[in-house]
Amino acid sequence: MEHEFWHERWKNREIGFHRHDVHPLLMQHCKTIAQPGSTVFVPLCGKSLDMQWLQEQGYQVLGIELNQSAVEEFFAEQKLTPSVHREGSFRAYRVPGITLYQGDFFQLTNNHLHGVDAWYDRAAMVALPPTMRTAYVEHLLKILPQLSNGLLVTVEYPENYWKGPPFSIPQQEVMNAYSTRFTVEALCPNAGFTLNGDSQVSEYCYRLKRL
Ligand SMILES: C[S@@+](CC[C@H](N)C(=O)[O-])C[C@H]1O[C@@H](n2cnc3c(N)ncnc32)[C@H](O)[C@@H]1O
Repeated sequence: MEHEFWHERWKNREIGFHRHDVHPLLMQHCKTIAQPGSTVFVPLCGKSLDMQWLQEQGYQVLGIELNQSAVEEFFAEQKLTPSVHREGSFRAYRVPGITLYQGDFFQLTNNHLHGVDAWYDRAAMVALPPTMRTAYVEHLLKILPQLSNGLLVTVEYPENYWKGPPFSIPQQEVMNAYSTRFTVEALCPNAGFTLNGDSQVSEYCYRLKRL
């Protein structure tokens, strides 16, 4: 998915991926990957309410999002006024407990993720087609601090059922992508999560603990 694809989605308000509640799987499992006080990285974060929830639980949040309106809407909807600074190819928006970089995930370096203890991927890996997914995982593993744990939410559906995004990611792909670095534990699937309870689509959650 090229940048323009996502900018168009935000411009045309085709943002069906945005949830109006905090993700229940995050609420359920967050404390098993990191304790409040630690820093959680949220790749391809959109304007997810999960970030505000994490901050309210006492976590520090570090997000990266391509689209400037998404970042600005996040703060406006939370009635927060961030400081904004240009940092290299990014704009960094900050309020206490939350830093959002506006820019390209693939431009982040391990310096940006210094101090990160855990990562939370909901609708990031599944947003990307297969070749970009491989590059995404490779880059994520390159920039994440060695000791970070993760929580990953994916979707699965029958072949050719949807065009994507979101793309269906089989469990084997998750294992192949992450098991060199993490113990990957599949948690309970959440059937029929979307399209008014479409039973062909299931949401999966994985806990990734550093080896
Ligand atoms: C499917 S949405 C998910 C957003 C969020 N995780 C959520 O749960 O609502 C994917 C987001 O990734 C952003 N994105 C796509 N490519 C990106 C990139 N290369 N760098 C940073 N953000 C990107 C898009 O603008 C979009 O907001």
